[in-house]
Amino acid sequence: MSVMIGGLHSIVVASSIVFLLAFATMVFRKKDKNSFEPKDKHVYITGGSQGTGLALAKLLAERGAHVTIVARSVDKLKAAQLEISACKSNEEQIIRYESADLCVPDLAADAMKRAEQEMKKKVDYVFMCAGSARPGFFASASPADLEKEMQTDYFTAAYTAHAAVQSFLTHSSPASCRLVFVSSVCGLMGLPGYAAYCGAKFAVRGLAEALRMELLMYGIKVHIYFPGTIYSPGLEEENKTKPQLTKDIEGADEGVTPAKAAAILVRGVEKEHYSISSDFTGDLIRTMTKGAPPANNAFMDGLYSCIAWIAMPIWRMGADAKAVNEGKRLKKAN
Ligand SMILES: NC(=O)C1=CN([C@@H]2O[C@H](COP(=O)(O)OP(=O)(O)OC[C@H]3O[C@@H](n4cnc5c(N)ncnc54)[C@H](OP(=O)(O)O)[C@@H]3O)[C@@H](O)[C@H]2O)C=CC1
Ligand SMILES: CCCCCCCCCCCCCCCC(=O)[C@@H](N)CO
Repeated sequence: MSVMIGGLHSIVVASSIVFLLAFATMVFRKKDKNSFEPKDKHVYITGGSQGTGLALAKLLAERGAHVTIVARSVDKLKAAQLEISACKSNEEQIIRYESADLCVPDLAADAMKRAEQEMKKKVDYVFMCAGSARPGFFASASPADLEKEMQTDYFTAAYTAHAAVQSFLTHSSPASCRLVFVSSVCGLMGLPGYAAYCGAKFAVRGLAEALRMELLMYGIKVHIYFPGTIYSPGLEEENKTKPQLTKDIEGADEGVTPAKAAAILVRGVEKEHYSISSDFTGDLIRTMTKGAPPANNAFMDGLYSCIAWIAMPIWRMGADAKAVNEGKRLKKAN
């Protein structure tokens, strides 16, 4: 009996010490001087003229950032500039735009140089939101379609990231700089109708993952967001040509507004998560396909991946059956 009480006593003492230590580190933790703080920073957002990029620009303007948005259409950029300016938290903030086709390497590099000259400030945080999907079945895609998707989704990010790293290395504090990529659930798992897009978004993931480790050399932080459906103007456009099979399969995902997507992204960056997802389904897919990068929370990520280990094959049986049935339906129709 006394041995049992003694054992219980040591467990209580040991767990109290652990609890106190955890509490003390929480209370007395020094704020990282390079923690995410948009106020007075130069935030550069590709694809900032609409959808997620625009929502992000508005959110960071509210938080006191100087913002440069980059896209091709000047009309959309001008309208977005007004919207973002209305969100400023102080008069000193500068909100600018640069028009550039970011899949051309020189134009991507020049846009960033001009942004820095005009803002008279080097870029601090670079968010790569530019991109869009042109869904369709692989069999009816042309080689040009495949290339286009790689240009729009991979090279826009790769060239801007490249220009950003050149700039960060001459920044007064490279360790306060961040690169934030936007991939997609389609950068974690393949889905029918998105073959070309999946290839490009998986490529973004490979780039981000290599840079996460490589840029540790300079203390530069890298993040990547893998959203599911976002109700953006881009989604409305792609839905016009999206195969019914793709619509049926992605219907399982509830989706978020651009404002919600932007808030989730910023929260993830603030929490220093390398890999960010929108919701529970996103967490299951993200953790199941995690690979080498760090977990956001070792315990929760492990738990999510256990759930996905069971849920994914069940979900896949249904999805595969949809593809088989669509094949049968098309055969009958022809
Ligand atoms: N909407 C969704 O369901 C999902 C979207 N995503 C990804 O999130 C990101 C944002 O998507 P979303 O919110 O839908 O945005 P939109 O598709 O609504 O907007 C795309 C933005 O990117 C710009 N852009 C596209 N191509 C280029 C280019 N070559 N050079 C410069 N700018 C370009 C567009 O402007 P312009 O055309 O004038 O150049 C626009 O500002 C994208 O990378 C997308 O792939 C990921 C998962 C789901
Ligand atoms: C545990 C397992 C459950 C698995 C459920 C999987 C459901 C699939 C959801 C797909 C969501 C859409 C992807 C993003 C699309 C996209 O990037 C384009 N719309 C770009 O504009």
